[in-house]
Formats: sequence, structure tokens, C-alpha cells
Amino acid sequence: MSWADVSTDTPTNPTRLARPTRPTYVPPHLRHGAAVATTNGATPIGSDCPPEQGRTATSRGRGQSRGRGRGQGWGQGREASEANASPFDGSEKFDELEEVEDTNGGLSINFDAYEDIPVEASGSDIPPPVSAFAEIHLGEGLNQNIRRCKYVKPTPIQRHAIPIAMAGRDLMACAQTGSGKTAAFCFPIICGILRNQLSRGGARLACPTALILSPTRELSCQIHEEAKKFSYKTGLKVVVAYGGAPISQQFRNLERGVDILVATPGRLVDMIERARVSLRMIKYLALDEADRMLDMGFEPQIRKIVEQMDMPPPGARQTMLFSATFPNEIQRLAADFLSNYIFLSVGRVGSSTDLIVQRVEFVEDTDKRYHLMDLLQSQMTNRTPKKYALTLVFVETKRGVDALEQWLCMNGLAATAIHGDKVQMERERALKSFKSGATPIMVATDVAARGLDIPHVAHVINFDLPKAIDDYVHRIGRTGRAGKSGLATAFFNDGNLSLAKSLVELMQESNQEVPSWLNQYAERPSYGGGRSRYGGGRFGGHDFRSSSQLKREDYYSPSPYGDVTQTDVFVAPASGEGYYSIPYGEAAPPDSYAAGSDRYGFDHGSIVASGWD
Ligand SMILES: Nc1ncnc2c1ncn2[C@@H]1O[C@H](COP(=O)(O)OP(=O)(O)OP(=O)(O)O)[C@@H](O)[C@H]1O
Repeated sequence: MSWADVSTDTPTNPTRLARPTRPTYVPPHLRHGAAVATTNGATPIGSDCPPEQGRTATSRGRGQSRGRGRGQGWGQGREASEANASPFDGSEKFDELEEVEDTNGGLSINFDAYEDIPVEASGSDIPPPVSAFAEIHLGEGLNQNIRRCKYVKPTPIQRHAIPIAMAGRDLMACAQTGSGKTAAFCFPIICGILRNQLSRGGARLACPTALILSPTRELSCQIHEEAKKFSYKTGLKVVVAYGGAPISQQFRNLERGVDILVATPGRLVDMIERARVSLRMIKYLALDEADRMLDMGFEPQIRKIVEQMDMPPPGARQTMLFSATFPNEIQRLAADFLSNYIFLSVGRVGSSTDLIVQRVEFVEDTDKRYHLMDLLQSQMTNRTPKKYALTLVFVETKRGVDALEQWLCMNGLAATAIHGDKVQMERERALKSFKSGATPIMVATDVAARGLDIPHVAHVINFDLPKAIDDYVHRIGRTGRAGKSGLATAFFNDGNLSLAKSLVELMQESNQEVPSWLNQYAERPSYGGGRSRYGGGRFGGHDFRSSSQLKREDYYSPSPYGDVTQTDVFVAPASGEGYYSIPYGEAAPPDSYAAGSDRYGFDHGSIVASGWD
């Protein structure tokens, strides 16, 4: 049970272990926003928050609640705030956007942040990367939309992945959170359909040409919006299908014609079984968050869709798998869906970006709520006027999410909540209210951990740390997107021991300061001795085919990458210049899992319980 589950206002007071590695707890009313002294080198609570965060300085701490919906300033209650939620949805305004030539470098994306990221590509005959969209013949319609989106130049994953996909190759691609993977699979799909004039009209039985699968409703909607922007005025029809919304309306949308279907697996299976969708014309299949899609929760459904329906087999369709994390075990499963594919990793697979400042604080379960309140109050104190910043708080269980949201609202903070037990309308309302800044705090399960691209998320707080480091990577990836910086704070205690080692490794590789007490946890053999899910090697993630089970001749020298021969894996800075090879023998060992355990070595139930659907 997460401590967030506790719905009483007063925490219980369990016996505390004497531990020098814990910050001194000071009650909120004594803090006055000042830094709290620590005895262990942990970051003082409430300090060092980015100045732009927070809303007003009028929120109330414990005991100062006015009740829900009756506060003021940032302390406005939830109902009032949600009622005022801005109806603005960026995509609705796309029509009004003008085409923008290269002004101020396009969007405020900081491309320098992505230079010199290591790139690994393996497979046969790898098409070389490009450095500009103009180098790829995407077609005038798509190019105009790229300009409308103010994408001036491709991100590293786009530079490498788009030429590979445009060459018709299957692809397994990993790149850091917020680095532009959506466009990397959307552009080749749109371009391919337009180029081959595969567009089809409406019919009772919908036969899309492209299928994009994602694990959550919100992510499917987001991809749908993106794909619609990219195919604006091209004549392509993009339709979304997801659970929780009336299927009849989605059927009507399909009847009007569909070229690209974006779907969650459950709703798609339902539609196929009702004989309203056929996959027999599929030429392009993309799995976003592919490792999650092939994880234990979704794999049977994905296999059903891809292998047991009428979808053309690998080779007859083009398959693209994308994620920020790709454990070897999942790579092995994924290989079933691919044909002669190229493995591409941009940045360390499963790494967090250096743009996210990560802090870990030792917080006992009983203290979590008040530490959270400290952080939020500190943000308010340090805020920059007129700048709005959002805070996403991850909690382990759905009950815990509800209880924490309620507690925050009772204490005068405008918070909303999202998890898989809420009805779809509540989920949508929560997300909209959060995005608009009306409720600048959102408490969530892992249902919000992957893929969501919400501007202005400045702070991700792991109130409860996840069981698996991959989930941590995706969660903190909700901030620090598209070259912007972000802050991630995690509350760590004895219950998170099994995560210590991989957390320290991740932080070190992202050049983060690791508290000495956390290092000590990581060094404990019983706690921190667990094997990281990542492979070894220079930046961790590698094509699992480079493991020792494979023969040397299974690999090719991808000539377009230079004059290197007799090597297996090619690595380059993101710029595409100066590729060099990793000799075969130095490739990362396979990341096999202990017999009987899942890939994390954790209890399945607790992972599933975190709110996916
Ligand atoms: N070439 C580009 N120029 C400017 N902005 C871009 C470019 N490509 C993508 N973006 C923007 O970057 C943001 C992140 O992109 P996207 O959501 O595709 O990331 P992602 O890699 O899929 O992240 P995640 O791993 O969290 O799913 C989006 O707001 C997107 O519009």
C-alpha cells in the first residue's frame, strides 16, 4: 500500500529506525520556506526549486484548509479551477497557424542539447542519416505541415530513423523521452501512403493502410492529434479508436474512411471481432512505447492483433517499434514481428536526458505528504510572475492517487487526478485542466507515465517510486522535453531498496549528483546487488542480436556509414559524422532474466496495479 492511500489528515506515527541518512523532519509551520538542515547530504526539502514554478504564495499548509473548491490563488479548489479550465487545445488551432519559415530557430527546441548523443545502428545496409528535412523527399504537403509545426530541423532520432523508414526498412528504435519519436514514425507513414497513393475511401468494413498502436487512451489521442497535424490538407484520414468512449461514434468516424488508424489494443480487438475493421491492407505498423506494448500486460493482445488476425506478415508490411526503453528480453519478443530490421538507439537506451535535474530525497512514508507540501510551497514562493509551471506527482495506486488529490485540495492546492479507474470523461477533464494550468498539480498513476507531451511540466515528483527503473525513466521524461530543462524529485525510503542500484547507475550516466546515502544503499549486496536491466557498454543499450549467441557473420558492415568493415555495430555522434565501430567482442552481454522472475524480478501484480489500461 502506498502511503498516499491513507485518507486521514493526520499521519500515523510508526516506530522510526534510527538512520543517519534521513533529512530532519521539520513541521511545515516551522519552516517558513527556509532550507531544512540535513545530516546526510540529501537535498534540503524545499530548496533549489526552479524559480518559474508555482502560482501564488497564498496556498495553505496543514490545518489551513478552507475545504475543496473554496480557496484562493493557487489554493483555489479543484472544482472552481476545473470549471475555469481553458478550452484551448493546441490541435484545434492548427488551422490558424501560419507557415513559418526559419524564424528564431523554429520552436524553442534546444538542439544543442542533443548534439553529440551517441548513436548506435546495427543491421544490414543501413541508410545514412540526414541533417535536414529537405534532404528527405517527404512531399510538398507534408513539408508544408512540418513548417506549420515550426519544425525547422530534425531531431537526432528523426535524422536517423526517417531515412531508414523511408527506405522501407523495419526498425526497432530507441531514443530518449521527449526527443521527437512520434514524428519519426508518422512522417514516413504519411509520406509512404501519399507516395504510393494508398489512400482509401469509406466503407462499412474499415481497411486502414497504417496502424499505430499505443498503450493508453490519452497517448493514442495525442498521437492522433499529431498525425492529423502532419497530414493536414493532404487528404489522408486519420482516425483514433480507444476504450472508454462510445464505440458507435468511432465506427462512424471509420465509415468516413481511414488511412491511418491510431488505436489502443483492447478497442481495436473489439472492432476487429465485430467485423468493423480489417487489417488485411496494412502496409505500415508502428508500435509506440513498444516495450510496454510487448510487456506481460499487452503482449497477448498485440500477438492477437499482429499474428492472429488478417494482418500481412513481416516482410509484407513495414513494422516500426519505438520506445525510450528497450530491455533485451523485450527486444527478443519484438524480433518476432520484424523482418531484417535495423536496430537504432539514439542516446543511451533507457537513459534519462541530462536536461532533467534529478533529486532523490530520503522521506519516510509517514512524512511524504508534508514533504510534498513543502516542495509545492517552495515552488510557489520562488515562482516567476506570469510563468505557469505544472507539477506531476506519481503515486503507486489508484486509491492513493484519489486520497492524495483530496488531501491537496483540502489543503488549498488546486490539484486534479488521473488513473485507470476514472471514467474517460473524468480522465479527459483532468488532463485538460492540468494542461491549461487551471489545476497545476496532477496526481497520477503510471497511466500518465508514458508518451504524454504536456508543455510546461516543470516538475515531476515520484511520491512513490516505481518498482522498475524503466518506469522511472518514462515518468521523469514528462518534463525536460524537446530540449527544455526540467526537475524530477523522488521520495526514497527502505521500501525502494531494490531500485537503488539502477537508480544510482541512471543518475550517474545522466551526470546527476548522487547523494552519498543513496550510494550506500546501492552498494548493499542484499539491496543493491540486483542486476540492472540495462546491458553494459558505453551507453548501455545495444541491439540484443549483438550478444554472443549470434555468429559474427550475422552482422553486416553498413557501408553507407563509412568505410568501416568487418564490424558489427556502428556508433556515431548524433551529427552523423565520425562513425566508429565497436568490435564484436565488446558488444554488451545479453540481459537475461533470472528463471522464474519477470524481467524486473518483481511481483507482476504490483506492476499491473499501477494503473494501466
Ligand atoms: N523536429 C522538431 N522540431 C521541433 N520540435 C519537435 C521536433 N520533433 C518533435 N518536436 C516536439 O518535441 C516534443 C516531443 O516529441 P514527442 O512527443 O514525439 O517525443 P517522444 O520522443 O515520443 O517522447 P516520449 O518518449 O515521452 O514518448 C513534441 O512537443 C514535439 O512537437
